Amino acid sequence: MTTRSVIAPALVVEGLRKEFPAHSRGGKALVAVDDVSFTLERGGSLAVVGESGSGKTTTARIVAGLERATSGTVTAAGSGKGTARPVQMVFQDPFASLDPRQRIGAGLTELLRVRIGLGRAAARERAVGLLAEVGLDEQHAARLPRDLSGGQRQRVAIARALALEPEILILDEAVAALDVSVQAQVLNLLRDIRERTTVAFLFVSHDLAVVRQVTDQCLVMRNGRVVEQGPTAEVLDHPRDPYTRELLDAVPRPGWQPRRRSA
Ligand SMILES: Nc1ncnc2c1ncn2[C@@H]1O[C@H](COP(=O)(O)OP(=O)(O)OP(=O)(O)O)[C@@H](O)[C@H]1O
Repeated sequence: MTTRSVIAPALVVEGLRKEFPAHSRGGKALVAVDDVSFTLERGGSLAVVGESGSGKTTTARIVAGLERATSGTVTAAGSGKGTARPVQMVFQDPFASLDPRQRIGAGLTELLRVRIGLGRAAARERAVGLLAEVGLDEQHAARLPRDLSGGQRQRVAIARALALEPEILILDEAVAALDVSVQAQVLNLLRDIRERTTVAFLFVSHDLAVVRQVTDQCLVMRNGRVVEQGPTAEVLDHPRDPYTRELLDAVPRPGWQPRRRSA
């Protein structure tokens, strides 16, 4: 007889819908997310792909609790450590989320004290450990955000997210602004984190080459709806939906840079 342990998924999203009313859009209402459902396993990695405006970021923001759904449910495992939520998000531009006047190490220590409730010495020690986990040392800890490179800042953003011990890490175009070689280093770091921890990734990206490297499940969105979902290799190698085929055809080469967000 085999005993099977049933582990609850990290995240279950059911029937998610988000309407933006006419007044928020200069006159024309929009259903940005329409009946989106998916499951993210513990330690899993799910890509959300689709062209600009397909509803990826809105879906991610709802999961992160930054936006309220019009209807549908989001069920995330765990309750989060201290005052932190179990879902943390890393954005394309980490600069915006860092205090420009605070040194990296001090900022991380403060985060651990305020949000996790660690004492001063324990928070300092944990901050050094977290920075080491993302490949940064005490010299980086002593710098201000502006004195780090884009890749280093993104490592800091990942360390800050991990500090809050999330069940789910949402990465929204998190490597899109980085040069290809730096992007590869950050992708390696993400792979290490997946091997070391049970944190699950929700990976929002235009870049299908990147998606292939870091995710095992893939969900394709168009006009707010899911047109296809399944194992990443299957979706990318044998797309069933014509839209997915179009998306794949639209990628000229690995490392292709998506159109930057203007807003
Ligand atoms: N706060 C908002 N108010 C009104 N409309 C919004 C708001 N946020 C997003 N939208 C609209 O919802 C639609 C989906 O946007 P969303 O950012 O989720 O798409 P996306 O797939 O992430 O695109 P991109 O890759 O360009 O970020 C777009 O038409 C966008 O203009």
